[in-house]
Amino acid sequence: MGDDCKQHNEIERIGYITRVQSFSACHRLHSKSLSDEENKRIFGKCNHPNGHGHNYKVEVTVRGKIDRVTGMIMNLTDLKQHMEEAIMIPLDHKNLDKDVPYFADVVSTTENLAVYIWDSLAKLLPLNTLYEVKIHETDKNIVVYRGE
Ligand SMILES: Nc1nc2c(c(=O)[nH]1)N=C([C@H](O)[C@H](O)COP(=O)(O)OP(=O)(O)OP(=O)(O)O)CN2
Ligand SMILES: [Zn+2]
Repeated sequence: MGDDCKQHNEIERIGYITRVQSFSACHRLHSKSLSDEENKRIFGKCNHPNGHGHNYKVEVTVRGKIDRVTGMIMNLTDLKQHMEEAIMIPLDHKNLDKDVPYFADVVSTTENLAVYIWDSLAKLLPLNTLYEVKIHETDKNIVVYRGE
C-alpha cells in the first residue's frame, strides 16, 4: 500500500450528504389559540379561509463518518427511501391542516413543517446522523432547522 493510500485509510473523515425532494401541498396559517381578528392581523393573506398552495423544496443533510470500505456516509438510495416515507407519503398533494394529524393543533408554518420532517426522519435514520432540514417554501422564503 502506498503512503498516500495508507494515509487516506488512517484518517477519520467526517462529511455531509444532502438530498433534495420537492412536494406540493396547501395550507392556511391559523392558530386555534388566537381570535379570528388576531389571526387576520398576524397571518394576513395567509389566514384566508380558502388556504393557498406551495411547491415546497426540502433539502435533508446527513452528517457522518465516510466509511473506509464503502466510501459512503450512508447510501443515498436509503436516504431517498427514508425521505419518501417521512416527507412524500404524508405530505405530497395534501392539505397540511386537514390531512396531517400533527397540524390539527400546530400552525402549519414552514418552521413547524421543518420540525415535523426532522422528527419523522430522526426516527428512521441512524442515531445522531441527521444534521439539517432546509425548506424552501417559495423561492424567497427559506427555513433551516437543526434539531435544537
Ligand atoms: N415565519 C414565517 N412567516 C410566514 C410563513 C412561514 O411559514 N413562516 N408563511 C407565510 C405564508 O404561508 C406564505 O408562505 C407567504 O407567501 P408569500 O408572501 O406569497 O411568499 P413570497 O414572499 O415568496 O411572495 P412574494 O409576494 O413574491 O414576495 C407567511 N409568513
Ligand atoms: Zn403558505
